[in-house]
Amino acid sequence: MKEAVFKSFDSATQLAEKLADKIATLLQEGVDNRGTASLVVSGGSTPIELFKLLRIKNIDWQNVYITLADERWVDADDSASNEALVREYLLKNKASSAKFTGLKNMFATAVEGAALASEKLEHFPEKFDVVILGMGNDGHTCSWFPCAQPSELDNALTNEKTCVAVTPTSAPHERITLTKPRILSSRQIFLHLVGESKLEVYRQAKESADVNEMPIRAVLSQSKTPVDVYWSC
Ligand SMILES: O=C1O[C@H](COP(=O)(O)O)[C@@H](O)[C@H](O)[C@H]1O
Repeated sequence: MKEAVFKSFDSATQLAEKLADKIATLLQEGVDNRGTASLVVSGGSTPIELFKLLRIKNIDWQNVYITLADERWVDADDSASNEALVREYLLKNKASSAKFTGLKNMFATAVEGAALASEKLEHFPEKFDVVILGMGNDGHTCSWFPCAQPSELDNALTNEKTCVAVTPTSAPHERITLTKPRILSSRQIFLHLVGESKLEVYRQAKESADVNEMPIRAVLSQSKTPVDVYWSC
């Protein structure tokens, strides 16, 4: 199995600068080589500084498609919405011309809305150019929660569809998430981690392959797609 590459930085700012440079290069290469590029981003607090740096990069943003790794089933103006976060911090400045597709739709529940969410991402290429993942202290990534019903977690990790619903029992809101097969269908995954507690969780994740205990292992224990871990204290 090909190991994830681990890169350590002196500060979150230095990490964000290097990661923004790398992502900008990969996206522009995608546009140059294939006409369009695609980017999948995560929510949470970690990517805000990265988004602010990425949005001012010289990329042909009008040819870049962006979507989310996961979303809470809340309206797009809700403070818990990952779409709201992306609109506030990424889709500004030069990146305002990027083509964004959110995951939340008009259905009342994520279970009902999952098929339409998948359909709305059909125009994305088979392989994403860049996927940026975060990780919770429980070892979740995307909305692959260890506290979800085993059948729901299994569905998120095995279903060949693009999007499925997950209801975490120890985190608020029903979720919609990209599945593991769809996430791994990408050219490059970055796992963006800041803080000592995330490093400790990452170390635990490397110790075993039990994905039900720590779903981030589904990304770390595979050799299909390259994974670079960017960490800073
Ligand atoms: O619930 C979520 O949390 C993770 C990690 O968030 P952070 O605040 O620790 O950065 C995030 O990757 C995921 O997209 C989000 O839905």
